[in-house]
Amino acid sequence: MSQTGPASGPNAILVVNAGSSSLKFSVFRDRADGDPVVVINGQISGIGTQPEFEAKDAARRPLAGKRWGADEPGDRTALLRYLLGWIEEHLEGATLIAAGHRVVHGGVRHAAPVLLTEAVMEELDGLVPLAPLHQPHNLAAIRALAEAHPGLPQVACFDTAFHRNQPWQAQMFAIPRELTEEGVRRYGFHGLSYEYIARRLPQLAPELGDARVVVAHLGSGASMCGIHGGRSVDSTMGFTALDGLPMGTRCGAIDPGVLIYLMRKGMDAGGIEKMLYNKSGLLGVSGLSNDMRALLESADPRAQEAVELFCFRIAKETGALSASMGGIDAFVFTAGIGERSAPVRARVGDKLAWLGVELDAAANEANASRISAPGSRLPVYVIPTDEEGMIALHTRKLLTGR
Ligand SMILES: Nc1ncnc2c1ncn2[C@@H]1O[C@H](COP(=O)(O)OP(=O)(O)O)[C@@H](O)[C@H]1O
Ligand SMILES: CC(=O)OP(=O)(O)O
Ligand SMILES: [Mg+2]
Repeated sequence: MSQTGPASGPNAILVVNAGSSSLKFSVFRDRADGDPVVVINGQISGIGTQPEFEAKDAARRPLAGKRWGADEPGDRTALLRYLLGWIEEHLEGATLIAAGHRVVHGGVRHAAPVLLTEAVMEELDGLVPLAPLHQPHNLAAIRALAEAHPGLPQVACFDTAFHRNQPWQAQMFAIPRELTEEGVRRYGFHGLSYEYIARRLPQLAPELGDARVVVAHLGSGASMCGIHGGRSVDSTMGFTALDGLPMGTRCGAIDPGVLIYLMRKGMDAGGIEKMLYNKSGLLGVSGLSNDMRALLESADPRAQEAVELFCFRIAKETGALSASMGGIDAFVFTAGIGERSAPVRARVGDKLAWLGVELDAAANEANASRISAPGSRLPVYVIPTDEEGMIALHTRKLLTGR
């Protein structure tokens, strides 16, 4: 995966994770004798306002930095063209063979990564309403890269793919069957992250290869997944990335009756969408911030309520996912909050005491990889996720068969 090491191999793979205002990228060098090795990480942030580019090498040493003036054109194609030019100058003799993208929604059809063609792009365009915060930006980056580098093979790696083989009960809503057949079903997201964790956990704890594991991916988007023997069994996100846990600005699970109430009060779909995606979650409850760090530091009772609600719902979903798997053998925290916030992990740990969770306070404070106490009935891990590494692996596999 994205381990550092000697950057041998004549080929390089560009990995792109395009968000609403930022474009995160990594460059991997492919090796015949192991996983691709990350050599450059970076991002262009402030797209649409004042773009800023930064890149670091594998040891996190700065390689480049650039700010565009507010009056300079900063459209995605121009920025990607700049980025590609910069990358080609820093390939150190390697050849760029492909780009792999994180694409949030793959719909019913895509249970695996796919080589992008115009027909696939059209199909993915049709899924924009199902992931309005992510999909348009993912597709814009692919289009811009195709324009800037027409011959470069591009691969889409879907957040939904890992969940496509869940049991039908986990995928189905109890609504009229025609709607299910039309694709109104539970998909689940953050699949690249869960796939990485499913691969990484048995390397850290070989006895957990066939285990029932609840993984909490707690970033600005947050979800949880029940993984049994390396396969997704159930997840908290559903038709869209709104369901499940409360997030930075998203509401998480909500009674659909609330939406009917709001519509009857005169709100239209656009207004409801904006409220549920951008003004809810930690931000909506606290009225202060969507950033967990700011809430943990605040003495405002609304900030404390937001944190408590977040942890309460994680504990509650742990029960639900355990029931879906018929039990639980391990718990894993990952992503921004999961990897770095000892106070959130401690609170969740307290709420899971009934399952036999006992955390080691010092290990938790240190973000150690195993944070449960030696006597804990349930082992608890912190595993930094690596969606980019997963994309590099998939992209290479699709193009070279290994
Ligand atoms: N030390 C920390 N303590 C608590 N929360 C943190 C910490 N570091 C980062 N975060 C939270 O992690 C979130 C970002 O997580 P990340 O996985 O990078 O999200 P995304 O990829 O969805 O942007 C931020 O919103 C921030 O609230
Ligand atoms: C699917 C999703 O919520 O992604 P992110 O966490 O990047 O917002
Ligand atoms: Mg993320």
